[in-house]
Amino acid sequence: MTTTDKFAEEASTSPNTPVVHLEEVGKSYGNVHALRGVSLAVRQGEITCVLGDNGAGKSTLIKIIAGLHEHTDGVLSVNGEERRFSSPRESLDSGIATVYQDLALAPLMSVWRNFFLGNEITKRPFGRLDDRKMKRVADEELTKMGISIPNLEQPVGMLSGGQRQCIAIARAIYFGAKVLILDEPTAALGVKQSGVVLKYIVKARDAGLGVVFITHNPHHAYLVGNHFVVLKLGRVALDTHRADITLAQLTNEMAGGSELESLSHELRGIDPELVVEPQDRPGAI
Ligand SMILES: Nc1ncnc2c1ncn2[C@@H]1O[C@H](COP(=O)(O)OP(=O)(O)OP(=O)(O)O)[C@@H](O)[C@H]1O
Repeated sequence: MTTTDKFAEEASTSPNTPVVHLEEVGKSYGNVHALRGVSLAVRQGEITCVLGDNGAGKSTLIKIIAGLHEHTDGVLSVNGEERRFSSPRESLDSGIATVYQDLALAPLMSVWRNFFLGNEITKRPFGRLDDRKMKRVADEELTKMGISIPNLEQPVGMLSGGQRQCIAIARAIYFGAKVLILDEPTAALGVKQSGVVLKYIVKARDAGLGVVFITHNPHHAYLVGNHFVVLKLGRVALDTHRADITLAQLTNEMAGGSELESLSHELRGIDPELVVEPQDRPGAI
């Protein structure tokens, strides 16, 4: 049984146990409360979309799960066990792979070297790098995921942003991640490239991983997400599942529907021309 099969089986046998669980987690940077009382359950075989405006606390949340920052309050558990990561290595060793927007890929190195970066295959007895095997496996794995890169000797820096994201996702799946955290993977991409990346996000979910998809974009989130969490000023403003929310409601939530409502009220008193009508709001149909 492959690692992926094993995790897929675990996900199907214990669908209700979150693989990563935050309970009332908080993080303060001195006097700045970046996160307060954040609870979040990430389950295998699900895409959890974390949405929020600038400064909402998305990066802080990722950094805690990825082992870059320690939380100052609450409990973080992985597979039911309380954890406090003091390095990214500890998070990775717990099966959590994080793909940052600016990517943990080395732009001047070839595609296949990047695929194995930090996990190189060596030959016995002298521990020399087994370039031939790494090239072959990288080729097989990328092909298996339907990622077409004609020349694996090409430096990664010459690929498109979408291709780079796909390589990073394929690598996380191959090395047996249980949880994949994607930091705004579609933010810098056009529509077509975003579509390709969203397809691989779904593949990661279907391989049994728990995916955390950080995004500003409710349309991208709604295309693939099973679970939606909206952060506002460091707190959870919404935590819901797909069956309980429409795209229009999610978009409205992101655009600050209730804030717009009260602003509209205030403006009505000042100048009727400035009122935000429901049909003008983002997400209105
Ligand atoms: N190292 C830090 N020191 C002090 N304050 C910080 C630090 N990192 C983040 N903050 C503050 O914490 C809050 C949340 O920031 P965070 O970067 O987590 O938000 P974000 O949702 O990722 O925003 P963006 O989409 O702009 O990246 C902000 O008020 C920010 O200024």
